[in-house]
Parts: sequence; structure tokens; C-alpha cells
Amino acid sequence: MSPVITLTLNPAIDETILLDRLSPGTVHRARSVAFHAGGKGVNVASCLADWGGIPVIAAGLLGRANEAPFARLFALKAIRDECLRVPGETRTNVKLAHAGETTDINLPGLEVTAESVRAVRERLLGLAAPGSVVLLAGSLPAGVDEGLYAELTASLAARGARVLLDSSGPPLARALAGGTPPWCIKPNRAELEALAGRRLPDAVTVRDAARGLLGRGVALVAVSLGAEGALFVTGEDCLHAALPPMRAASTVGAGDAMVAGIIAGIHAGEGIEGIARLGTAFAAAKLRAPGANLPERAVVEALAGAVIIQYEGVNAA
Ligand SMILES: Nc1ncnc2c1ncn2[C@@H]1O[C@H](COP(=O)(O)OP(=O)(O)O)[C@@H](O)[C@H]1O
Ligand SMILES: O=P(O)(O)OC[C@H]1O[C@](O)(COP(=O)(O)O)[C@@H](O)[C@@H]1O
Repeated sequence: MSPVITLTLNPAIDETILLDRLSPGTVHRARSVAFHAGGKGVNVASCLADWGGIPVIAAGLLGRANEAPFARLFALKAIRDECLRVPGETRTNVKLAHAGETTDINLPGLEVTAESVRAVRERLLGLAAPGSVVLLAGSLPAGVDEGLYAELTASLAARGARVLLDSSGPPLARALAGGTPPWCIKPNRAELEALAGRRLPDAVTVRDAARGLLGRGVALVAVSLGAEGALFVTGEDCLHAALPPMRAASTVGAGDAMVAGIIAGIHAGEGIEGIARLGTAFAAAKLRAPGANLPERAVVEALAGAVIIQYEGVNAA
């Protein structure tokens, strides 16, 4: 079985600070603090490893000065570590968890040299084989060309890999404007609004914007909508998937868990409904605690069975 490869060029140690409430401009006394090795591709690798049965490779960059939490995570979960070590420290992103909501403060990250990017690119292309599922995830660190994901998508597709992209802003827009778009993207509402260049206040406007992206050659657009669930749109189907809204211990990594569920569905040869069920179940299962970890498989499978699916448009009942 060919491994799933995740790429994280801008990893992060997530510092989750638990507050009773957030009121800007005042002094807060925190209830607790916890640190987790994260960043989008790292989180996806972590959730896939918990799910089990799929070999996972984590590629990307790590600051040598504070690599220990990442090395521990990879060793603990038997994730193959193909991350290149570079001088300096991986960023620490601050996550304020308060009353079921999270406020994220994401830092720019390491300044990266062109030589490091070239080395990671070569390692990634060397790992990819025909049929590989490759996830390119997260922001790009300072100094990296905004067209990198567009170029990597094309190079990986030329090797027969299936590329998923979970990013935002210009790197995402550039990848969608390129001649070879990714097979799947998973924007949240804000990211889709930025792509569409307009507000998307309701289900109809979200669906139309997602369909617009299919026109650019993307096969699957999954739009995550927080507690409102997610929309999964392909050329044939459009469906809404959700579990009842939960009070989250931390929403950090919920989107990444959803991407991991989508990949697990693809790996299992599921159709769009199975992919939507697993994506939604992984996300809900992650919400119960900070950190990108899943509970045992039976719990996630039970959640997948409970996901409420509503078909919209041509295939609606
Ligand atoms: N409060 C919640 N209750 C139930 N499900 C949730 C909640 N928050 C997030 N989710 C699930 O997690 C998915 C991803 O969350 P979202 O916040 O949209 O992603 P991102 O972290 O990328 O912004 C959602 O589509 C939904 O399935
Ligand atoms: O690469 P970016 O866009 O700066 O985001 C990095 C942050 O996103 C996370 O991967 C969480 O992402 P999601 O909440 O979207 O799943 C954190 O671990 C990390 O701090």
C-alpha cells in the first residue's frame, strides 16, 4: 500500500492557553497551558496515524533548535520522518481557547533559504510515485515564492500523484490559476470568500462559489463551515455533512482532522458520501481535546455512521 505523504513547510508548536473568557485590553489569568507539535500537514499525519492502516510520511521543514516535540510525535505514532532540519526555531503559534471558541495568533515562521526549498522539493518529488496521495498544507514561510504550491502540484501530478491542497491566500489562488490544479482543496468559509472575492453568507452562495472552482479543474471541493458542518462538491454531487454542534475543547486542527478523514476515505476507495462521513467524523472526534489526536477507531466509526448527509441539487432526494 503506497504511503500518504504530507508536506508542511511552515510547521508550528501550538501553545493552547485555556481562558474562562477573552476580553481584549484586560489582564487574563489562564487556567492551563499545553504545547503540541503541529502545523497543517503534521496534524493530518498525526490523525491518519491514529486511524491506522495507512503508512504515513511527514515531509517538510523543521527548525533544528526545537525539533524534539516533532521527533517525539513521529516516533510515538510511527510516522516516517522525512522533514529537513534547518537552522533556527520552528514558530510557536498561540491559541486562546475560551468558552468553546478559539482565537488563533499564527506567527510568520522561519526565514527559509532557496536552497532549503530546493532540497525539500527534491525529497518530496523523490518520495512521490504513481498513485501516491500527497497533501500540500499550510502557509508558506517567509522567503518562499507564492507560486511554489502551483509548481509542486504540477510536478507531482506529472509523476502520477493525486494532490490535495489545504492552504490560503495567494499560494492557494496561484495553485488554482495554474494549468494543473490540485485534485482536492478544503477551504473554510473565510478562505473561500477570499478566493471568490466576495462574502458568502449562506449555503447557496457557498455552494455556487465551490462549484465555480470545479470549473478550474478541481475534482473535489470540501468547504468546512465550523459548527455548521461542511459542503462536499464534485462535478456529479453536492452534499452537506454535519454532526450536531459540539462545544469544542479546542477547534485548532479541526480542519486538518477533516482533511485526514478525506484522505482516509480516498484511501479506502470510498465515494463522495463515505469521504464526507469520514471527514466529518475525524473533525468531530478531534474537537474533544487540544492537539491533533483521534480517539480509538470504533469511536470515529460510530461518529461516521451518525453523520447527517443531505444531498443538494441534481441528486437530492
Ligand atoms: N463546534 C463544532 N461542532 C461540530 N462540528 C464542528 C465544530 N467546529 C468544527 N466542526 C467540524 O470541524 C470541521 C472543520 O472545522 P472548521 O473550523 O470549519 O475548519 P478550519 O479549522 O479549517 O477553519 C467542520 O466542517 C465541522 O465538521
Ligand atoms: O500554516 P498556517 O496557515 O499558518 O496554519 C498553521 C496553524 O494551523 C493549524 O495547523 C491548525 O489548522 P486548522 O485549525 O485549520 O485545522 C495549527 O496547528 C497551526 O498553528
